[in-house]
Amino acid sequence: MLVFFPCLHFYISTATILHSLPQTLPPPAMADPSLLDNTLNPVSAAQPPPLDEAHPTPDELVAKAIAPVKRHFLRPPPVRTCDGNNSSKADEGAAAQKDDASAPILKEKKSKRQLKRERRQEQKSALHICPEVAKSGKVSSCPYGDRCRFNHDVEAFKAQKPDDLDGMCPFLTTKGPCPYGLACRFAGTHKDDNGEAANETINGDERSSEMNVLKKDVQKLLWKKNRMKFPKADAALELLGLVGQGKKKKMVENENDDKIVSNDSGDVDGNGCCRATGDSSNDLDCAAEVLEEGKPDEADTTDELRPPKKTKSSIDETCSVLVNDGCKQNEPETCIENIVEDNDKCLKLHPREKKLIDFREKLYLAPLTTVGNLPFRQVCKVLGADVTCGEMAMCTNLLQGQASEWALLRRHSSEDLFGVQICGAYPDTVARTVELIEQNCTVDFIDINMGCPIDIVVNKGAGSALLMKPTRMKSVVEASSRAVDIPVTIKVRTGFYEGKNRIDSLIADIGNWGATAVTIHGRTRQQRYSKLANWEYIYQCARAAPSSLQVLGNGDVFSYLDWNSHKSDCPELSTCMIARGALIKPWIFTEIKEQRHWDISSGQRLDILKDYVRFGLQHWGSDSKGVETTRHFLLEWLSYTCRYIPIGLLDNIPQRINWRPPSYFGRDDLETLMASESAADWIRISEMLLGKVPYGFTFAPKHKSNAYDSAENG
Ligand SMILES: Cc1cc2nc3c(=O)[nH]c(=O)nc-3n(C[C@H](O)[C@H](O)[C@H](O)COP(=O)(O)O)c2cc1C
Repeated sequence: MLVFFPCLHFYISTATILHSLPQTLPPPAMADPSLLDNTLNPVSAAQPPPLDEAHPTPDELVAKAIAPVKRHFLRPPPVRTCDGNNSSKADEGAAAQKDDASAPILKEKKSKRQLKRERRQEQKSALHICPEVAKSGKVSSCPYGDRCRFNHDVEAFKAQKPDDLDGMCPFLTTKGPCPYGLACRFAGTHKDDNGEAANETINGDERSSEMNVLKKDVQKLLWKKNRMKFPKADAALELLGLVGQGKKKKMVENENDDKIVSNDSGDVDGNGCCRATGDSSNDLDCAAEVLEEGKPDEADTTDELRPPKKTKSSIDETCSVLVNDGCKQNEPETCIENIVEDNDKCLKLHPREKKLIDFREKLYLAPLTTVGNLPFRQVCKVLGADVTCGEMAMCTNLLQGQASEWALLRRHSSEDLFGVQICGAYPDTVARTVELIEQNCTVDFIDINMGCPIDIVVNKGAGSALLMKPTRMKSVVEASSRAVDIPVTIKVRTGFYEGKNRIDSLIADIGNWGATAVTIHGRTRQQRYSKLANWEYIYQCARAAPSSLQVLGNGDVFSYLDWNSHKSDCPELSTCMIARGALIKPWIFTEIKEQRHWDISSGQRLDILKDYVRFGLQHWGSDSKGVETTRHFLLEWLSYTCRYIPIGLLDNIPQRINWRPPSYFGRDDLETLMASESAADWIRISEMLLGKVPYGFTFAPKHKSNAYDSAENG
């Protein structure tokens, strides 16, 4: 089977690449553009200086989990400097922050009102042209006229707009005009001010479409307490005798939570991800709030009703007694009777009535907070992934109608077998969330994260905390799977504490609870990534599972050989889920499908990055804000891709996921640059694709991908 790369549009020229290369590379390679192509002959690669110390054999290195890079590619570790150049991990977060060095340490704390006023003033400035005006180029196209919160001065906007970026508008490959119009950073390639294609022949791709956009009316219902009805969830809870259960306990836990939260660093979802700027696509309908209210001033009132975005308490599992419209909170019994009466018909009581989903042999891209965003999943689909899953979304945030959380449920039209992942601690919250998702989204399955190790989630009783509470785990699965027709799956770790694996004792029951499949990540919560995944234990569970429950294995799959051996060692496994393997080398899906090790060239890797950037600009926007959001998530991803060691450089293949790479030269300058662990070099790569970073740009990766044993979300 041939590998298919979609038509790539070059945002950069070779000359740009050459100018952007790191200053630390050896001079001969710098001058020769041919070295930017994949050169399998290592002799033509830059020669590193001789090494002094005695060399261990490749097998000795492998025994120490050090990657056996061929000797002539080795180079001395880069010198750490303070200027961000080739300074390895130490510069993470410091790269490109020089401009901030003189910034005052103590920043004035601004009141909410002050911040809001400043935001409004900024929106009115020439920087922020009204999206409607930008799209059409005509002031008359904005229905709010003077009441619009954005700027309508086209000339002022054009005067301050930075030069276009190299390359073509990412929307030229889609039907219809560029939705960013004048604001597009590639506007020069539009045929006219309407953003039509300059070159008709480029047109052809189907319009790239996204699903699962939260409707305004649904959001407004969620903002208002107790307005949204959850008939199926509530009836399921009632039938399972789960109404009001755990209420007291929840309150106690929430009290404790507050203490934990107030001591927390402010990292709201606890995994360090910046979801506020995250997967919420650029709001083209940002004027819509004003529009819907009719009066701009009312937008303030609306804002009041809206729950604070990503407040620390936002993942609190509120003590939700089943209350519907017209029922008083202190009369839950009466209320529930009504619900059951009304909704008995629609309640699906037996899991056998569920829609079928078959994971067998399918290549499953794991849910990945921050990095597993929609553009990344698009890349993986192109490279052969069969099943994709959204980033973990917190139930309570979804139930509060938080736009940034709902953005995590977005699905691209290419994701033909797609699930969303949610995380919650209690049967009522989770059951209501799945019902809400079924009503408002198009998804093939809903996965419940019962393996998340991060403290703020675990402290609230969600994620891997459920592994210590099998009864609650059961209630969560039973209630949620009975509330919807869509298959419900769960993702677990082997147990909470090291040496205390739990899943083997539960595996016979999980299917009876109503789950269609269980993914077992072969580590405990306590282990994080410190050891290799325990596949023997995963096999043991798969063998003990009833045939009606699909068991998926997860952990350390990094080559087609890993995949093959798990499948042949344990035919009872439905499939394997791949997480870091896909982040580090998304072509792993192609490798598995084609049953080969792909010695991919740096140029081909750059093409994949270009695809990502194009998808990112389509998703986050091709205006300045979209470009910088795309850059941010590209940099997050580059903090993983640098861990890939090209096959042609290794004495022993394939690379294992736990190998630590020595410092090495690539076969060409670009390959060397791509191996860099320095954030400054990731920024250089981003500049090849998205132009220069803005003044004062800073970047620090959210996930410490270089810490090979760091904690992640699952
Ligand atoms: C950056 C990152 C983000 C993750 N986010 C999630 C998540 O949102 N939900 C989840 O269930 N697991 C999450 N995980 C865990 C992975 O899905 C997977 O279970 C784990 O990395 C083990 O698989 P691997 O060895 O193939 O990486 C995350 C892992 C990483 C590295």
